[in-house]
Amino acid sequence: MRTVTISYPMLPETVAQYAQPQVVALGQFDGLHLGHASVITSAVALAREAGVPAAVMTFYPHPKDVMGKGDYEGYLTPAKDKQELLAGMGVELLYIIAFNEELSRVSPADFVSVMLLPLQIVTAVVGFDFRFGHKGEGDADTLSELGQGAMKVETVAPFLLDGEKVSSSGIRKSLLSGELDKANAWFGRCYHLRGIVGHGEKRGRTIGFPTANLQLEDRYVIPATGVYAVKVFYRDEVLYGVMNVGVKPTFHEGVTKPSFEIHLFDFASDIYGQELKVDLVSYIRAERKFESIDALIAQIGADAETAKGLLGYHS
Ligand SMILES: Cc1cc2nc3c(=O)[nH]c(=O)nc-3n(C[C@H](O)[C@H](O)[C@H](O)COP(=O)(O)O)c2cc1C
Ligand SMILES: Nc1ncnc2c1ncn2[C@@H]1O[C@H](COP(=O)(O)OP(=O)(O)O)[C@@H](O)[C@H]1O
Repeated sequence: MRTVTISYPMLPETVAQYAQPQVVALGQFDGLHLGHASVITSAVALAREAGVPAAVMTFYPHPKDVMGKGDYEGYLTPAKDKQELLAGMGVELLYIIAFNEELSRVSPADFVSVMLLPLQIVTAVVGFDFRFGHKGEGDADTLSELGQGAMKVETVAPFLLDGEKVSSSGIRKSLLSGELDKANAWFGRCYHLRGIVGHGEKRGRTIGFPTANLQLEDRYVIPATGVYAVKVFYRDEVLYGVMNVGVKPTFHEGVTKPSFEIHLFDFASDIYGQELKVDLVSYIRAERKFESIDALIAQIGADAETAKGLLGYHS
């Protein structure tokens, strides 16, 4: 998959390089959940049928991040994750439109004439609630009218799971409230975080549970504090472990920024500075303040056993 970052207005060189009959799925697609996947797989299928490339056009940063004056709560799939997932879905071209104040003022008509029609998009595929242009004034009908017959528009119906509409906002709520099973069902995979192993307080090794401290690589949505069973991708190895997302109330007061500490089973290497991708498989319990270190150690041991059971892990 090729990734192309484009600013408004699109330059003639960009048009010259990328104009070709193509099918493009349009949307923010943060999370790439089952609803987004149904839009994207429709676009890929239509592209294959027509014998043209399948593309996705998305915006970065998230419009809410730009317009919300700094209180945006993060991404479910930051750029790198989005790229990896889209490539796995058969998308050949990813257009990332640089979102800023200027773009937020572009009318639906200008957006279509400047950013879409020059690319020779034969079919644009959008979700049922797609909005675009200044103040979200444009929708799928507007897109179709402005396409002047040159660009067809396909709208994909909401994707339902157990009668509920799968949505990024629903996933965010589930992650924040510890309903990981529901979030993962809506993703159609496990929620994951990516980061680099940094230095912690060097206490882990003294209590028999060394923990790799994950420094998140991007502005992820932070899941509920507490203990998780995790599957960890490190280089080409798959490892299993138990992760605490928390502020360690047994040792600290007044900390608000959570740390991400992973104890890996049957593992004893120095991995400082290494990149890990961490799949959150199950939520085990909330974080607590323990009266003694021995009580915390016993609980971590029990958490490790619980996680092994949930992961089907055997030494
Ligand atoms: C599975 C697991 C569960 C944990 N649960 C708690 C907890 O409930 N409360 C708490 O204060 N700390 C908890 N911790 C964090 C430990 O306090 C922490 O790992 C230890 O202090 C080592 O920190 P360090 O890696 O910075 O040296 C947990 C850690 C793990 C690995
Ligand atoms: N089983 C393990 N799980 C996690 N990290 C381990 C493990 N074995 C060794 N390590 C290494 O030890 C470090 C964690 O030790 P710890 O005493 O908790 O130090 P820190 O407070 O710096 O994280 C990890 O960053 C990693 O390099």
